[in-house]
Amino acid sequence: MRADASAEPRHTGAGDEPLLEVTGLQTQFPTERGTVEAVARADLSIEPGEIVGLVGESGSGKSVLAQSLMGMVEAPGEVVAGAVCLRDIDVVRDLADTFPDAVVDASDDDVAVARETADGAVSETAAAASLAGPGEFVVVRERDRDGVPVSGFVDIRRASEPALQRLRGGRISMVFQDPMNSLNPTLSVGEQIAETVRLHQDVGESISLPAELKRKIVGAAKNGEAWRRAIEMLEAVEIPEAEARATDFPHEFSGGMRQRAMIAMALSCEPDLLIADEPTTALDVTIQAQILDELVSLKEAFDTSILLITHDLAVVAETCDRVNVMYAGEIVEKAPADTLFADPQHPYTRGLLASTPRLSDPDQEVEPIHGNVPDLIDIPYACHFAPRCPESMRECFEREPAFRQVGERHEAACLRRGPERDRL
Ligand SMILES: Nc1ncnc2c1ncn2[C@@H]1O[C@H](COP(=O)(O)OP(=O)(O)OP(=O)(O)O)[C@@H](O)[C@H]1O
Ligand code: NI
Repeated sequence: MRADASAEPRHTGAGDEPLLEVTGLQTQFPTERGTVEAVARADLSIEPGEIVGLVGESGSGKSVLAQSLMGMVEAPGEVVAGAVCLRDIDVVRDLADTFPDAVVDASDDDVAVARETADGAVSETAAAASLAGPGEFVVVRERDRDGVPVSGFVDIRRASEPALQRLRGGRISMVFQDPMNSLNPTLSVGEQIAETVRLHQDVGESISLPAELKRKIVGAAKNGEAWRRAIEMLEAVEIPEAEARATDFPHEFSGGMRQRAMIAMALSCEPDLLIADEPTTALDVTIQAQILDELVSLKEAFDTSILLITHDLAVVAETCDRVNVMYAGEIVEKAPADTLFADPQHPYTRGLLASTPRLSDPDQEVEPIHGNVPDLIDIPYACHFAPRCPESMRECFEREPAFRQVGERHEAACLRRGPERDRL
């Protein structure tokens, strides 16, 4: 592992602000039967260095949400509302330089006005994002005396295709469930990782370095450095005899090794954010646990934030700092992982936990949630869980359940929770 990479702290612009802040995200697919609302108003944040889980049953919209974050929703599907704000000052500067027409300055005053117009119902970030006009996606909040941006974010949801490509190759990467679909069968595994390293270095991560120094570093990388780095990465994910195996083709790797290679490739560009969609689901339990362990230690080594998507609560319990529970296109509860398991609040989360056998207590009775996940077309009631909910009342079908604070860093979107005075 490279020492120089960890020596320099990552800049995220300001203090404890989230690296990624998703607000009001809504993604739809027009179909012959009507509009599938795969993601309806999702809010989500990931802080630097955090592993955040997104958990929910099959069909709840997890993968579509992940695709929405990366600008990868397949047409005719479309993100129709919301903002996906990546707050990384290096990215802001890089994209501001490359796409000057995409820059909008959002001063504190402008943001305050935008918030007032929305009756204060939106976050500061959402308000700042709303100031971007057509074609604008680099939101600068503050500049230094030389006019260089010192805080701001990129709204990925509005970013142009060339900007997205720049982000995907470098600052954000993704690992999918089936690595065979993501690895190129005609290139050796090592060559593919080396390619990612080269591509990334071309894009130029060290934007703040003087040009001369940058050329020197990039030049060195091209002469075999990328290949060396590929082998280092394969070693980091514990591929045995990495140097010899680097020349293997993907089909010569076992399922577990392919998954490791995918993770190696995704981390080889030292992304700020790794989105892992069911990265271990296809693997047997022992290998699954090993790979998750590795993911956690790699996260520490590379200082990467991770969004981990899974339907497996045990994976969440072992791996995540915080968790978001998703049901029928909506996030219904957010909490630190231990809190979620010790003190679940949303009736859906409670049902989900009660319906999942625990490894620690396999004899405990398991109680399935009655009913089925609704079809995501034109859901006519406000809380999507209401028809299956043992606690629902008439109003639950009629009134949108906004998030309520139910504990420290713990929120549930349920009218029957929260402070007594506004509880149903
Ligand atoms: N291209 C598409 N066209 C129409 N509907 C789609 C499309 N892709 C996804 N959907 C719908 O969006 C909803 C959410 O699907 P998604 O794949 O995000 O679920 P998921 O939570 O990832 O499930 P799983 O755990 O099975 O992967 C589903 O109802 C699905 O049918
Ligand atoms: Ni999925």
